[in-house]
Amino acid sequence: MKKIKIFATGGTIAGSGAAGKSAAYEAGHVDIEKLLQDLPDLGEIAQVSMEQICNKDSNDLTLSDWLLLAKKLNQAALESDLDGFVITHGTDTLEETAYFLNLVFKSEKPLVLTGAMRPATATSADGPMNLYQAIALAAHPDSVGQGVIALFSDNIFSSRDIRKTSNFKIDAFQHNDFACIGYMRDEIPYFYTRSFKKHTVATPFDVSALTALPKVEIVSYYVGADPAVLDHYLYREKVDGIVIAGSGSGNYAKAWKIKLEALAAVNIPIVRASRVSGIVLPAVTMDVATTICANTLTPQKARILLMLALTKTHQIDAIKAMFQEY
Ligand SMILES: NC(=O)C[C@H](N)C(=O)O
Repeated sequence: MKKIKIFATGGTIAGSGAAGKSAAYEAGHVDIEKLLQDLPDLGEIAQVSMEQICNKDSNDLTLSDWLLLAKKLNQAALESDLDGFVITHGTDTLEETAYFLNLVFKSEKPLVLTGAMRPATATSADGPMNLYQAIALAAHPDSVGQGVIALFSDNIFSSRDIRKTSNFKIDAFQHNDFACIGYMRDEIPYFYTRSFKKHTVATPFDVSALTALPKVEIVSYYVGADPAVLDHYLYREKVDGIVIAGSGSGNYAKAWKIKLEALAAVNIPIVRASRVSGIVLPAVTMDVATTICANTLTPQKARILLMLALTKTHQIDAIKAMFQEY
């Protein structure tokens, strides 16, 4: 029988609130041992062990939590009697943790994130089915080598492309573009597609000696947005990089481009991402010497790749190449 280890971090799947209610609750209250008691019998699917890493709303996770989790996972993946891993996680930032791990988890063993939109105490809580399916998915041979994946509401998602799009529906993650790569019916996964983008063992990123990550912040562009925010981050906060959540194709006003041209001498990478879905490509009307296109990454995922890229290089062209690869 496959041996699966669960790392629990909290979220609504571990939420507790007024009996039966879905909206009024606090995330990160119920421990993983109790959550497992609510599952149907796992039978021959897997033998499960568990570790409670923390128990919090996923908005309270920190970059130190990520480094700790990644190191523990990389260590556990070396154990020959563990076949796969599940992380229980809040949905608000699940896509960020999933993509971070997709770039730094050094194993082909399955790693599946899951969570819930209704707390454990709700009527028709969605957590137990998601957790049951996530364990079955982590134990399935088809999940080997898929990179980090997520399971939610019968859908299997690529961690690079998963995006939360509803803040109350139990089917809370976007299905179109490249996000959904398969379905599950009960404990059986059906994969249909996979990403060409490199992940896990095929990336150069190594967290084993890291105690902190480079400081990269996201700034939003909107009509009338003051480009002085860029000075603030570069000169006051002394960031190592910035992601601009631009409009449309990673766009902003001419005043922003003029400001970026003036700041280019500082040689800090600036990623042009977009607040809408699609692809951000080079554009003479927007780019300056230090800008890098986010490709199809959301601003929050572009930030993760930029942080990791900066652990390897500060050369703009080398970072540009990474945004094509991962
Ligand atoms: N559905 C959820 O899990 C939301 C919760 N705020 C969290 O991210 O922890």
